[in-house]
Amino acid sequence: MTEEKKGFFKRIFGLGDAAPEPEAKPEVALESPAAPVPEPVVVPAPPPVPEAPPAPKLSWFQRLKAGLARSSSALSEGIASVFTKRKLDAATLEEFEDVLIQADLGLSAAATITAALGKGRFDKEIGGDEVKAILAEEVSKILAPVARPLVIDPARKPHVILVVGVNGTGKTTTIGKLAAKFRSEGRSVMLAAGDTFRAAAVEQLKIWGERTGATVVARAIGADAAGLAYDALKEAQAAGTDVLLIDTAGRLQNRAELMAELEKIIRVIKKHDASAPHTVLMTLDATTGQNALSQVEIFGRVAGVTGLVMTKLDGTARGGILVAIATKFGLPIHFIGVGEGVDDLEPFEAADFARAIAGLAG
Ligand SMILES: Nc1nc2c(ncn2[C@@H]2O[C@H](COP(=O)(O)OP(=O)(O)OP(=O)(O)O)[C@@H](O)[C@H]2O)c(=O)[nH]1
Repeated sequence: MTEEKKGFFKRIFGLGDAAPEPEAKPEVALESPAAPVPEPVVVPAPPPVPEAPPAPKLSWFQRLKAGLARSSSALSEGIASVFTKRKLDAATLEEFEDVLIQADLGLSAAATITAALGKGRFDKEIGGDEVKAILAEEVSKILAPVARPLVIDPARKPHVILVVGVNGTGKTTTIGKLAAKFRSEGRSVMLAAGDTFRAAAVEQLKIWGERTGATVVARAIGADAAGLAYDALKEAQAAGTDVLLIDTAGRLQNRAELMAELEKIIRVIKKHDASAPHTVLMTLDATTGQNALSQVEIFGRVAGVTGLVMTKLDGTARGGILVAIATKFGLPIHFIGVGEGVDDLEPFEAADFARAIAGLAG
């Protein structure tokens, strides 16, 4: 955990391991010697070296803002180039709308935000800061209805969370981070290594299990994923586990046979508990931009996605896609990820996200 945390801070600050500070040399007190000796060189004492400040502990908002820096600076630059001390007119609004579309917010949200900006401000001078404040307010309004927490039903033993998504979108990592969260809330957790194709994914899950104190159910590589999910559910029920998180292999939404396998996993789980899975969580990689829309559409249809986690919002200029997804699907966005560390996943907050992407202070 500390290892990863360190990695996160290193990335944010570009810090290496602290180099040892050079020792301050004491000032030399000289006395005139009897015999002539070469004039000694007086080395002035270097100024005292200030103690290295402790690594600042960033708040979640600061980390979110740092993570979204590329997205927000793309927007800020666009806004600065459009609002150059001129009066608001139709042409300015059109250019502003284009900036929003370029930033992946989607046509519908771009139109809504532009209309809100134009309202009552026509022919008036408007500066970049005011535009950013309005942008944040409008994005927050769009996102508020989808910023919904993932609620674990304590009556379910287990509450089954099936995690789905395209390859590499962060399913296994998100499962690990969630396991840590649930464990810290005092819940018992079981992880099912349903990505039976990739040995590395199973290993990764086992490591998360060890780290978080969650039981891991795994089978040999190539084993039937639906069978594994069924067995894990039975084990979790027998043990009275609070939360069962089921990993699945990544699959592209246009691979019909793989999507059919996902349907089978759900069918088999339902045979054992008709109410399960209680949550179908889909991970979306923010760096993929517009393709995320088709992913949500198809996974939503096939797997009955109930909520989203958007990962990798750090290091992408395409964070605006979250707004487009919220507008188009209205699915709850439970968490967002801004790094690989265990602490880099937080419940999604509309106002924070809106202010961070608009480049405003917290
Ligand atoms: N920067 C960053 N990296 C992340 C984030 N979430 C996950 N990752 C990284 O993304 C990579 C893929 O994550 P996995 O969890 O293996 O993805 P997966 O969906 O399980 O992958 P498959 O099993 O191949 O489908 C890993 O290197 C993770 O560390 C995030 O929020 N930010």
